[in-house]
Amino acid sequence: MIKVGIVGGTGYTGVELLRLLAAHPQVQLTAITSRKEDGMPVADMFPSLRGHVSLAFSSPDKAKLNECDVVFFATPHGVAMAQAPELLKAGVKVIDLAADFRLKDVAAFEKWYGMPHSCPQILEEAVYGLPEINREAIKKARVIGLPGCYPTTMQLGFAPLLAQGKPLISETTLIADCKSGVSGAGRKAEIPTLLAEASDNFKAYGVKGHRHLPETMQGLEAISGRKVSLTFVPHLVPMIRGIHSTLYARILPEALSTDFQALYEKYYQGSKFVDVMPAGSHPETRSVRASNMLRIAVHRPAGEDLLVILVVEDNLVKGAAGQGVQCMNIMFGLDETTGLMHVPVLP
Ligand SMILES: NC(=O)C1=CN([C@@H]2O[C@H](COP(=O)(O)OP(=O)(O)OC[C@H]3O[C@@H](n4cnc5c(N)ncnc54)[C@H](OP(=O)(O)O)[C@@H]3O)[C@@H](O)[C@H]2O)C=CC1
Ligand SMILES: CC(=O)N[C@@H](CCC(=O)OP(=O)(O)O)C(=O)O
Repeated sequence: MIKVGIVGGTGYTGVELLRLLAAHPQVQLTAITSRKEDGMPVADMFPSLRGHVSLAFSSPDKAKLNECDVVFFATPHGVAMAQAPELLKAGVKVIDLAADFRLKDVAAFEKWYGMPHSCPQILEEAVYGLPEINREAIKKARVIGLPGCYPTTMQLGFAPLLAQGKPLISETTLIADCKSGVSGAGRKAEIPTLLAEASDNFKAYGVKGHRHLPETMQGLEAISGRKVSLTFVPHLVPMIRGIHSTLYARILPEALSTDFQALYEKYYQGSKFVDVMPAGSHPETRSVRASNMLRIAVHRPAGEDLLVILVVEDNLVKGAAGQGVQCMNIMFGLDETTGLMHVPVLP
């Protein structure tokens, strides 16, 4: 059994990790932290876990994280990098759901996250946890920086177009128009996610610059090996879970005869958690709710030179906790799908 610790068990991604890992056949939940709820049984805070999780929260200083095989950090940015050196020294693998190990350029990290990076050597060895792109490197990793929720949809949505030897699309005019439910902002109390602010409302934010832009550009350039430029506009929609990203790419004249549907189907042939839907589909966020599946539909309106790629995921699962469990499975030599084959919840 894999002994698992979770730092930050009271947040939305933390409790999602608990839900997934409580049912994982190869996992023994060993330590779950909360600074505020030290001693409280997990099931008292989350009755949905009664009968599934018998542990209590403990404060991070008391939790026996060094005795785990792997520790997930479902915490704000900056927490994992402070504790990773000691855990790695004790032979514990680290999977960070925050951004401490995503951006390879330390200066870029410091600019976008407004804090110094305390362990650049660990950042250098960390592997970006996007299995469909980085599966081989994840197998050998000690430290994983999991992608942000929006970057997962943008990278998996554009990847088949960019992974070809020669450009098929204009790679410097990519556009991503993305919408997220409010759980993307976390469980902490904040005015923009109050019911009276977020419901019956719809707005863009972060147009001037969002921290997921440099992360996505880094990923897309690694896939293509060429310079990529992207306009990314996130929006907050009045729903709880889910991201819907609409991606736009202009087809180059020499690639107009490409069968893009076939290209996507081939690229994701072996990927159990990416579903390329039949041509003409309109994926819905509720078709992936509470599951690790990401669905893609490829459109070419009126057969012209514009590609429109629709991508949906559950931000808390494929966008965070589920992707983390997928990486853990790969790191520990398990089948990638172990404990993750949930049927999405309707309605
Ligand atoms: N929500 C989403 O859709 C996604 C979130 N992420 C990232 O995952 C991380 C967690 O997000 P989310 O679950 O939404 O956040 P929440 O705000 O819901 O939860 C944060 C958790 O971290 C704990 N925590 C806060 N500060 C510290 C600290 N200094 N040391 C130890 N524990 C701390 C909190 O518990 P307590 O205060 O009791 O200790 C709480 O359990 C964030 O970095 C987020 O950016 C990534 C992808 C998607
Ligand atoms: C709706 C909403 O507020 N979403 C968050 C992104 C959540 C996420 O994945 O972000 P991290 O990079 O922090 O891990 C935002 O735009 O800041």
